[in-house]
Amino acid sequence: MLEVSGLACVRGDRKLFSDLSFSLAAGELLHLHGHNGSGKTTLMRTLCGLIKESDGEIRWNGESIHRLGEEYTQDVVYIGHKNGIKDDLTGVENLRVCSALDGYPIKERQAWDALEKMGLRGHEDLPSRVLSQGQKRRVALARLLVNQSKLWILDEPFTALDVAAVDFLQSIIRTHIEAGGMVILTTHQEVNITKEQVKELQLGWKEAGHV
Ligand SMILES: Nc1ncnc2c1ncn2[C@@H]1O[C@H](COP(=O)(O)OP(=O)(O)OP(=O)(O)O)[C@@H](O)[C@H]1O
Repeated sequence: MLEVSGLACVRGDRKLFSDLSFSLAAGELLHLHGHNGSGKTTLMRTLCGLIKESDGEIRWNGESIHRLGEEYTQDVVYIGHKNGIKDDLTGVENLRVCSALDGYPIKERQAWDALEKMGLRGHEDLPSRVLSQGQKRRVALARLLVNQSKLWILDEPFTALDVAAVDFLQSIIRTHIEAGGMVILTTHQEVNITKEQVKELQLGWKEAGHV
């Protein structure tokens, strides 16, 4: 269970959000909404422990995430809109490095299998610099197939993906939720899971006409 209470975050001299409270239980997905610059990425990075909140508390199974440290970070996988992959490494190498850093080291064979499932057959051992944007995204998302983290935090995960890859990502998100996992994401895409499993959170203004 993730519990957020009275959370506030300041970037530069601006307060992005304050007094933010919500919880997320096993088998639930939180869909974050908000205009550009409303603080969605900042909130996701704060929930990962990468940005320090200026007020409030984030608890994981009743304990502060800062007190839990690595015990918490091993339960979380964060995929930001920058894919976090190195151009000079192949897909296989990138996936193995990321998985090891996530705390779930994998064998070379597992990396090849995961990349094949992500539709990258024939591209597994090319340097990532020669891959298309959508292919790089697929390499980054392959982490979800080899990771046992309970909480997935995904910043615009569908960006650059074609229809088949969007469908595949929808299916792995659905499977993760049905298995009792949790997902926090921002996307302009409808997520195809049962409405009862989805919570919505709006950051920033809500006035009609605001763009
Ligand atoms: N290190 C920083 N120093 C100062 N301001 C920052 C910093 N990082 C982010 N900001 C500002 O915080 C605000 C929120 O940024 P954030 O990336 O969280 O928004 P977002 O809702 O994810 O936006 P988008 O929809 O465009 O991706 C922006 O105005 C941004 O310029």
